[in-house]
Parts: sequence; structure tokens; C-alpha cells
Amino acid sequence: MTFQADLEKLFGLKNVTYKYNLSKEELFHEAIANDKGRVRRGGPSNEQKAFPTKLGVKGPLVYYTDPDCTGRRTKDTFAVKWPEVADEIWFKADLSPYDPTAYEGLLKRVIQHLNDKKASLYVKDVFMGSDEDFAVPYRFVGEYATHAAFVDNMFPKNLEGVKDVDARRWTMINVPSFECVPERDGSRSEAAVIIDARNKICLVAGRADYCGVNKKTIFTVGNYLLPKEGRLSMHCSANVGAKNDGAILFGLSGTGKTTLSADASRKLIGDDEIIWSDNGLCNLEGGCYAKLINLDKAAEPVIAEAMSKAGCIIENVPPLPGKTMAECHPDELDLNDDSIAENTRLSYPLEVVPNVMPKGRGPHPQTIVLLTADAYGVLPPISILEPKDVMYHFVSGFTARVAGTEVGVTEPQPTFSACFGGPFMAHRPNVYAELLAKKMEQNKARCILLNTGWSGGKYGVGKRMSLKVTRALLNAALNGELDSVETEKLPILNLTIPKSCPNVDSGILNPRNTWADKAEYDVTATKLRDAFRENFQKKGFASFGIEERI
Ligand SMILES: Nc1ncnc2c1ncn2[C@@H]1O[C@H](COP(=O)(O)OP(=O)(O)O)[C@@H](O)[C@H]1O
Ligand SMILES: C=C(OP(=O)(O)O)C(=O)O
Ligand SMILES: [Mn+2]
Repeated sequence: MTFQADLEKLFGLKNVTYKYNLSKEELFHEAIANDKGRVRRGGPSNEQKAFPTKLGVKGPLVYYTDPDCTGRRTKDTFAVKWPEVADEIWFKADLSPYDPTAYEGLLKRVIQHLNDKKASLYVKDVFMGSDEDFAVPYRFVGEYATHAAFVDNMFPKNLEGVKDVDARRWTMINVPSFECVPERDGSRSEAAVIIDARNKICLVAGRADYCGVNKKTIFTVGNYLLPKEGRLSMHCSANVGAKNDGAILFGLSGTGKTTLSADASRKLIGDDEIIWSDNGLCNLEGGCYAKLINLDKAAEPVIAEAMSKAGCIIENVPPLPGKTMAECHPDELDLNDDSIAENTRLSYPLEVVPNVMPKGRGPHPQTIVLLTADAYGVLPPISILEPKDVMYHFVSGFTARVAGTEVGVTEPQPTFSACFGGPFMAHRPNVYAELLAKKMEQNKARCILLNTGWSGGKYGVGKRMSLKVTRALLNAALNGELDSVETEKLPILNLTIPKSCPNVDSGILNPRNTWADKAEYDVTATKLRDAFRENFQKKGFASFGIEERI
């Protein structure tokens, strides 16, 4: 079937035109001409003159979302509560149930809207995962060329040997020009992101401009499909060392998956969405999506270099003072400016990374890293875990966010997000936990908890761990230098910490030593311990065999 016939059958799209599988260069031209005029061309300054003819080929595209769409709309993310998935899908606040009848009405109106306006739509065919055994065909259909270019950057294309592509395909339809009406459509606001497992559709109705929606929504689908085949889908990054030693780094947003996996001395598998199957590790994606806010170019050369490469997309970074958006290029963007968003981003395909694993595939991991950014400042920079600790921390999924950047807000907020990615986990945590336990049983790996958060006091008093220290700790663990080091037990939080680590001041390894007021440390650590315990009880983790460890 042609893609047009397919889309007519699936949605009833008739009166529209398509731009199918355009090249990145073509999509950049389209984006600049059509995406509401919100994108700007960019590129290294000395190549700027070449742009009128080589637009977007010589440099990245700079894209600005609507100001209220600079991140994922978690409260507007749903899955249709069809009877056959009502018990299977883990419905919760960030993946709420959508009434099937309301959904059918909404989808009909979105399609009517596109047919009425004789919409011009970009179509991009890609795959989730580059392993032919399980790659999920993903068709993006949407109004913004930038989104199509993002999908092109972020997913593998042109895979040979994938079976039943047409029958297994998932289709996203992304329509920012539509406006949901909650009373009529059953949505919560003017926009809704809805996963329909019966018809293999992801519907983005209304403005959800943030490019990340086009990857995290389909990631949630992967987390629904792949565990049913015994494959563990994970919210983690992964890379491989010179000895073919694989590592995975789990973590919630902002804990360092992307930053720490970008290491010139190790080959990258992927920065965010990884499958662990009997074949080893495999990236679900074909690109990275790095945060740019306050990027230290010297400390993060891999990400900094990607910024000037052709085909990349820079999102929501304002120009430097005195420059206008119309004239700016990457050298003139202000990476420290959070006036549009804290969540400024760079999307780049794996091809621009100097050191990558072919097809984003690698061996079983030798090291499992759980990342957390503890703003209470009470977790050790590094702890050595046993498998049962890993299971406990995996289901707990702790990180502490800082409440905000407003003056006077100094109290960290504990966030417990199961499997270090609750919003994207379509099944209940036990599904992933059981698979992880099995994988760890089959493949012995060393395990660590790496705290990239605060040291020397809580947020507002202490400082965020320096990247240099975090990398030194991580490298020591990856090299096996902590495997037989002398350790001590940290009371209250019941963690095992090394007494020394190469290239790291041993004075920081026990967090209590870094606090001026030890009594306050104990009070704060106890507060965090109680939050862990309460979360464990509330979520009933003991009922599926997880041992309480704190
Ligand atoms: N010690 C540290 N370890 C990791 N990241 C750090 C550290 N200190 C500051 N950061 C910053 O925190 C952010 C981590 O974000 P990122 O790597 O994108 O996380 P994730 O991919 O898990 O969402 C980056 O902006 C990074 O520069
Ligand atoms: C893209 C995202 O992932 P992360 O912040 O973990 O990189 C996101 O959460 O929107
Ligand atoms: Mn990331």
C-alpha cells in the first residue's frame, strides 16, 4: 500500500498534500519558510555567507517553540483506555486514561480540520531501534518540518530485514494548528498527547511544540511493546569502553545521562532510550538530545562540537545581547540565557559524534550506574551497590529537584519516579523490575549509585558536584578501580561507600564530612530516609518481592 493510501485508511486523510521523506536539507528549507516563521538559520560565522544556497547544510537550525511549550506537557499526556489495555497500562497522573469515545470524536475533528484546511504535511518513516529483530516502524506525520527534521536526526532509518513493517507500524500525527476544547474533546487543556494502542496511533492534538514530544511519546510505546517480548526497555544512556566493556546509566531528567555518556574515550551507544535484550544493548534512537543551558564547552567537548555540525537542531537558545534572532548563528547564541527556557536543547544525529558504536549496538553491560541528583546534599557522591540495592533504587527512582530559581526557595523537592522514568513506563514498575533482576542474574555486573547533585550542604548552601569529580568517580568505577577498595557503611541511608578513589579527594566521599553542621546533616539525611520509606510503602513495592534497603 502507498503511504497516502495507508494514511487515508488509518485516519481518513484525503484532502491534504504530503512531503514525504524529504532530506534534512529540504526539511531545513521548509522549516525556515513555513514553521510559523519561528525558526532561524544558523551556522559558524565564517560560513554564514554560504547560507542562501546551502541553508542548514553548513550549520544547525535554530528553532523556537511557543513560550509555553518548552518542555513535555505531562498533565496533557494520555493513553486511550480501551477495554483490552485498561488493566495492562499503568495509568497515572503523567499518563492519564483517555475515554475511548471522547478520543474517537477528537481524532475525527483533528482529521476534519486537516482536510478542511487542505493541510500540507511532512511524513518521515523511521524505526525505533536498529536491531531488525525488534525494530518498531515509526511514521511521523506532522505540520512542522522542524519536527520531521528532529525525527530524522533522532531515529534510525532505512533498516533492511525488518519483518511486517506495514502491520507493525506506529503512526504519530502531530497537529499544532488544532486547538482542543476540553468540554467538547475530553482533554485537560487546549492540547493533548494521546497514545492509542488499539490502532497504533500517537495523536498530538494542539500545541506541544517541544521537539522531545516526538521522541518521548514513541519511547512510551516502546516501553509498552518491548517488555512483552522479554526485552528490557530502559530510560538510560549507554556506552562502551576500549575493552568492549559496556555501561548503562539510568537517571531521571537532569541527572546526567546525556552528559556523562558523551565521553571521547568511550564509544557511545545512546544517551536516553536503550534496550537490553538477549543480543546485548541497543539504542532505540539514532541521535542525542542534549541540554544546552550553561554548557561549559571545555568540560563537554563532545556536545560542544556537535553544536556546530550540519543537520543539528538548536531549541530555544536566545541570541547574545545585541544580536537579533534574525542574524544570529551558533557562536552568537547565549547558552547561559534561560529567559525562554531552562530546558534549552540540541538535537544531533549519532553520525556527528566522533566515537560511536555501529548501529548503536553493544555488549551486555559490565557496569550498571544509577544516577541521582540529590539536592539535599546527603547522598554520597558514589556508593557501591549489591543487586538487591539496585532493585530497591531502581523501583524507587529518586532524584531531588530544586524547587525553582526564585529567590528564597531553598528546600529541595524529592522526586520518586519508578524505573527512573515513571512517565514513560507504560507498564507497572514490576514488569521492568522483573526483567532487570533476570538480566542481572544472567549477566553479572558491578553496580554503583552516582550522585551528581549537591555536596557540602543542601541546595543553597553546598555546591553541585563538579563534572570533573563526577567523571573521575565514574571512570574509577568503570575501570574496576573500586571493585576491591576498602569501604565503609554510611549510617541512616545504609549505603556502602569507598574510602578512597583515584583522582578524587577522599574527604568528599563521606558526605557527612563535607557538612559544617553534622547534626544538620543527620536531620536532613533522616528526612530523606523517611521520604524513601514512605514512597516504598505507598507504592507497595514489597508486594512484588523488592527488599526494603533503607
Ligand atoms: N556533576 C555533574 N554531573 C552531571 N551533570 C552535571 C553535573 N554538574 C552539572 N551538570 C549539568 O546537569 C545537566 C545534566 O543533564 P543531562 O546530561 O542532559 O541529563 P539527562 O540526560 O539525564 O536528562 C547538564 O546540564 C550538565 O551540564
Ligand atoms: C528529552 C527528555 O529527556 P532527558 O531530559 O532525560 O534528556 C525529556 O525528558 O523531555
Ligand atoms: Mn538526556
